[in-house]
Formats: sequence, C-alpha cells, structure tokens
Amino acid sequence: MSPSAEVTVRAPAKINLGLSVGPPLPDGFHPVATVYQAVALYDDVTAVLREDDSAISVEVAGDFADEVPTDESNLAVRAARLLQTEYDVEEGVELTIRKTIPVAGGMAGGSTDAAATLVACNRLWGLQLSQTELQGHAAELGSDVPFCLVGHTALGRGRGEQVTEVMSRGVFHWVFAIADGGLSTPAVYSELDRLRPLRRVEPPQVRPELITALLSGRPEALAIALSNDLQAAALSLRPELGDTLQFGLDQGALAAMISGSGPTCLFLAADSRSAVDLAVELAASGLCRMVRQAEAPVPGARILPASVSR
Ligand SMILES: C[C@@](CO)(OP(=O)(O)O)[C@H](O)COP(=O)(O)OP(=O)(O)OC[C@H]1O[C@@H](n2ccc(N)nc2=O)[C@H](O)[C@@H]1O
Ligand SMILES: Nc1ncnc2c1ncn2[C@@H]1O[C@H](COP(=O)(O)OP(=O)(O)O)[C@@H](O)[C@H]1O
Repeated sequence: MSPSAEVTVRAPAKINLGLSVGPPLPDGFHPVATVYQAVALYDDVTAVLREDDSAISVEVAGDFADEVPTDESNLAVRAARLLQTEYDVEEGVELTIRKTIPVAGGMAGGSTDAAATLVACNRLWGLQLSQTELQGHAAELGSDVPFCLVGHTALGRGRGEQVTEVMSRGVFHWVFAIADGGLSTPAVYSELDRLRPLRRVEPPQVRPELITALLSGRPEALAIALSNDLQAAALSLRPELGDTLQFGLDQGALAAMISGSGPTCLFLAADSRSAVDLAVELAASGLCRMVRQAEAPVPGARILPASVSR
C-alpha cells in the first residue's frame, strides 16, 4: 500500500467480561486470563505526514482532553516514536486525537490510541507491516494494546497481550457510568495484592460459562457469567462506586461491574430500549460525571476509508 499524506484511524474502547488475575510475577506484572470485548465508544487518531522533519507532535481534542499529556509520555506519541526508530523513518507526523473514551477509566483509552497510531503510521509512512508485526509492537506499548488492534471479543493471556479471538453471537447493549477522576492501573493491581493472601491466589482462568454465554448471544446468560478480580480492589480505593453499581441494578440492569481497573462502572442491559432507560436514570442520579451507551462487539482499530488522502 503506498504511503499517504493523511489518514484517520478509529479505535474502540474495551471492557473485560471476565478478568482473572494470578499472583504477582518478579517483573511486577500479574498473569491474567481475561475476555475482552471492544465496544462502540471510540477515539479517532488523525496522522498528517511531516515531510520536512522527523518531529512527532500531538494535539488532543474532545472529552477529557485536558487530562491527557501531550509530551513524549502520550501513548500515541510513544507508538509513533517506536515505529520511527525501529524502521529508520526520516519523516515526522502530526497526530490529532479526538477522544470520547474516559482517561484512566478502565477502558484502555490510552492503549487504543497507541493501537490506532500504529495502524495510522504504518499506512502514512508506507511501512507495509503485517497484522502480526503490528501485534508485536503493540505488546511493547502495553498489555491491552494488542487487543485494541484485534477488537471484537477475544481471550487475553500472559499480561493480556497474548490475544486469541472468541466466538460471540449477537449484539450486547452496554451502559457506562463515567466517574470523576481516574484510577491508576498499577495502584489497583497493588491494592489487589494487599487484599489477597498470596498463598490463596489461584492461577488465572476464564469461566467456561462465559464462553458458553457469548456463544448463546443471550444477555441473561452473559449477566451471570461476568467477573472481575480487580473489582474488590477498585471498590476498596473508591468505595462510592458501590453506590453507582447498586443504583444501576435497582434500575433494572441485568448486571453491574467495574470496567477493568475502573473507575468506570459498566451495566449490561437486556436490549437497546432498556439501555436508553437505564442511561437516563443514571444521568439523572448525580452519581457519575457522565453516561455513555454502546453496543458490542465491534472491530479493532481501523482506517476510516474516506479519511485517506495522498
Ligand atoms: C487492567 C487492564 C485490564 O485489561 O486494563 P485497564 O482496566 O487498565 O484498561 C489491563 O491489565 C491494564 O493494561 P495496560 O493499561 O495496558 O497495562 P500496562 O501499561 O501494560 O501496565 C501498567 C501497569 O499495570 C500493572 N499490570 C498491568 C498488566 C498486568 N497483566 N499486570 C499488572 O500488574 C503493572 O503495574 C504495570 O506496570
Ligand atoms: N492518548 C492517551 N489517552 C489517554 N491517556 C493517556 C494517553 N497517553 C497517555 N495517557 C496516560 O495514560 C493513563 C491512562 O491510560 P488509559 O489507557 O486511559 O487508562 P485505562 O487503562 O485505565 O483505561 C493516564 O495516566 C494518562 O495520563
């Protein structure tokens, strides 16, 4: 594929339908067995070619823009810098991120921007890297980044970077209560270690009933198969989130759970209409900063065709 002058990539947020966490490893990470699902809540990353120099710049717009760094620590900048260095690219890139995914919300907002940037710069600089090669670079950027390339519904092993697709039938209707502030992922993992006696931590595993429920496409079956080992740790750090979860259940949600490391609370609705009704009640409750609805599963980071210009 020839290089382009500008390209925009749309990348989804993720939730964890199952998240089983094993004991901490010497490198500080935890082995996990997780089932990811990509949801129709997106960040868009636009990459414009800089031919005259090798500078990499980033601007952030949209929801939560003021909570995102615009220096070298930005995960999109790190993704572009990784490819530029690895493949001796002389050109630079101007990145613009339009965010709707909450920052540090437990939905891989930064990770998915990194995945989007890998896809965008691959096309922009004409690197012609395969999906497998992009997956390898994604794993260098973060445990969640490889899944953000794949999307749909998938099993994550290792740190979460070893991704294999899982069959899921039908459409699931999710509602998200986005909290004020974020939760540091490392802090939540550390809190889990503090709460669990090491001697009783089992190796991570995915519940068979979760896989069966996904194949059935029945939200009622999925509701009773959801699990998240990080939930207790997130609630220990942010106890008020328990009120949000309970409110959603009282309003008829089939299930309520912390999304990944949190603080976003996710709710499974029976259908689209129930999702709208739940979103209205949550928005009026004053328990959260804002409410979003999204269907799932959706594809991973993908180029918006109309955005490509030579
Ligand atoms: C918790 C999860 C669940 O999918 O996602 P979020 O809820 O943050 O979106 C992930 O494990 C987050 O993935 P990601 O945010 O990419 O983590 P990384 O950048 O790789 O690691 C950040 C820090 O989280 C901790 N970490 C992460 C992954 C893992 N398997 N074990 C860990 O202990 C480590 O302290 C690590 O230094
Ligand atoms: N492009 C980005 N979008 C969001 N957060 C980013 C980005 N680049 C770096 N960060 C930093 O990463 C952390 C949150 O990453 P994020 O993936 O949104 O969290 P989570 O894994 O909980 O969903 C924040 O501390 C934020 O400052």
